Amino acid sequence: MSTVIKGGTIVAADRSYEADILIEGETIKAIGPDLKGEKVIDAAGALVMPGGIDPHTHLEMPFMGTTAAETWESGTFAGLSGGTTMVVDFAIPNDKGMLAAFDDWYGRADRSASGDYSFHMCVTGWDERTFDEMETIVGRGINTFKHFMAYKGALMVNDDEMFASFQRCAALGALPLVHAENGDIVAALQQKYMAAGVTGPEGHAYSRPPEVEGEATNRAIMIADAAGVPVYIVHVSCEQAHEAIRRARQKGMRVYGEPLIQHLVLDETEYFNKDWDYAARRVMSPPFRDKSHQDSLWAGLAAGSLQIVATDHCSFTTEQKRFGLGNFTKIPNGTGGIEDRMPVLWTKGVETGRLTENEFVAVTSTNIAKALNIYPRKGAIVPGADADLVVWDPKLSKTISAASQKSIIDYNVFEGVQVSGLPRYTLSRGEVVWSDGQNSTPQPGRGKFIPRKPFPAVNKAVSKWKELTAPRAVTRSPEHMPIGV
Ligand SMILES: NC(=O)NCCC(=O)O
Ligand SMILES: [Zn+2]
Repeated sequence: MSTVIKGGTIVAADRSYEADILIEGETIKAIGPDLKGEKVIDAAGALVMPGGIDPHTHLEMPFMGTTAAETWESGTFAGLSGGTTMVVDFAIPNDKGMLAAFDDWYGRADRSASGDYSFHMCVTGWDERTFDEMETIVGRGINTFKHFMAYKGALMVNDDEMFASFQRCAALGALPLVHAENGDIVAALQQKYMAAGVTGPEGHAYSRPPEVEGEATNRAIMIADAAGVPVYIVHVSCEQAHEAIRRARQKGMRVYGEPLIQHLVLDETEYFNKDWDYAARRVMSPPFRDKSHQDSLWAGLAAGSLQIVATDHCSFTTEQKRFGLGNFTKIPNGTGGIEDRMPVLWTKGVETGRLTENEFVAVTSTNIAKALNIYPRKGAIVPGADADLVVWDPKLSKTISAASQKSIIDYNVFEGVQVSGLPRYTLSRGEVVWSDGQNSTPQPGRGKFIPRKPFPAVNKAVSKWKELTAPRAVTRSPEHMPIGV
């Protein structure tokens, strides 16, 4: 069955133009005027964009003594309803190792995902098995490894472990990702505030000031430089971290920076709400910052020093958040956004003039596909690409509310935010999987694993440059020995 999307304006990362799109099977067959197909999708008055990719989710993630309540089924469907057609989730190895983690994540996603997916593999320590398994994982189609510099005593890795893993990433053509917060300082500040009787959610913000993120970001970048590998900093929330990234990029280092939609829009006053539940629901790491940091993040997206907008969707119910009553260090860390990332970014970014519509496509899809090495299969509207498309209607609007969301969580951190710009239709590999006002339903098991190859061009370039500029080992001849020896 062929389908034609008719009468819309195609919005790509580089330009906007009027054309129809012909889809055959799962892929884009042709782009041009007056195309014909058996089925017609009306895009009059709408923009047609590549489906959004959320490169940072934690669906059903076991974390802090519980498991994130958003499931693969609900999370991926919530994403589709908001224009996100692919997610990249973090597989966390327990003591059974990376291969078992891959099988575990793959099994659940394969059964339940409505949209396409991939994984990043987490490196939570360093030993021979990890060294060996990283190669097998790359062979299975994963080219990104995540490192936590925070969560001391749990997921955190030390500098020597991170350096070893980054060198392994360099050899395997993989990209290291980093959660950059100084875990030692956070642990010390948590103790300090708890001892001082600051036990509520505001203690979470106090114990993770921007400096701990800035320091760790800079350290991660320097370690990556020493290892000769590009690096991707997740959830950049503040000017200090952004500054480190900007500085490094200006020196020619290959660093990606990913702010979250939450940090762009929500600020730290949320933690001082008198309602404990309200504040605890917003506890995530890094925490929301004051508005000056938001300006820095928006400027980074416009300037290109930050390239990707994600969600870190890691949603816990209010009941789960209450594990931390009386002790903020026990509040499960994480917030949601998978459903709202695109509409909120459109409303607060494009509608305000902070971003162009093309930059919107770049930061929600194209730049992500490039960084993760799945471009142009994903993130592009070109013949041969997967027909993951969003017919985006800038005139559709709604007020975000937990009562009407597709996510199964009992609240929404964007509750009450008015958005204009929503999908009229979302297509995943050629099939309409979301249609505004038509009672679309999840299709568990429909989503496919998207393998990602190692050695994107940027890795090759960094390795080559490292090889050319590395200090050489010097063998000293006897005449260079100190006199008398
Ligand atoms: N970000 C957060 O608070 N929770 C998810 C786990 C992580 O990415 O740190
Ligand atoms: Zn993180």
